[in-house]
Amino acid sequence: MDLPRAPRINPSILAADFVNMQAELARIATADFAHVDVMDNHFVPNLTFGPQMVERIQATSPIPLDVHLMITDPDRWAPEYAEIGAASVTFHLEAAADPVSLARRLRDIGARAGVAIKPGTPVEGLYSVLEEFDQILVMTVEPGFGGQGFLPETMPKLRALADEVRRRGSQVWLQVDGGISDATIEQAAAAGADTFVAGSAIYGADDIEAAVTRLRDRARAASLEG
Ligand SMILES: O=C(CO)[C@H](O)[C@H](O)COP(=O)(O)O
Ligand SMILES: [Fe+2]
Repeated sequence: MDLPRAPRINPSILAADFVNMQAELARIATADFAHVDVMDNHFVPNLTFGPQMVERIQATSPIPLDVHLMITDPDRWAPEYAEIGAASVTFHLEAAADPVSLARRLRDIGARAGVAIKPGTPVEGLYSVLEEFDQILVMTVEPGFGGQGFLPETMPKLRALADEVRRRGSQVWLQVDGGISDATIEQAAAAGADTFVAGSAIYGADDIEAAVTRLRDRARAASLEG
């Protein structure tokens, strides 16, 4: 698969109409990945969908899937999403028993392996294992719900991670998720993010294609300045 170049815009279908999913996926065809939030009502206090639904989303999506697992025991469940054919599978560091082994299993199956950290989780522990991952997701809200406000206090952590990635010459993608909009994407891009999840800012727009293009343009301009 040819991978999309940065800056990547991944609409979160958490903000889509769940009973019109096929049409909602068609509306984001010009974006880079469809971001799929899997929540188990245990790791986070909200519930979305599981592997059966993700398999149907995968079958109908015009663009590859970026699965964000907000679940307990990803060591047990994450490989199933890679088996379905998701291009990228991201699990939470806080929930994983053995993050490096799990990332290796995901890659062996053929998915990109991602690890996510909540706003309060330090990132330094990942520095020595950057090469084990294809994507690091720095959450910019507390995971669980769409439509929350962006937390600017996560930016120093992202900036430090981006510096470390550059220093090590790593190719890992740096993703942000939560509260990303026209008003916040520039800060995140300037701090070093190259992959941007946006739910309400995209599905809440009158013209989705224009919203995707605008977010991408803003991120590109800000990353050059950052
Ligand atoms: O992982 C998530 C929440 O846990 C979602 O991907 C995120 O919240 C996207 O929604 P919005 O852009 O509306 O904040
Ligand atoms: Fe997400």
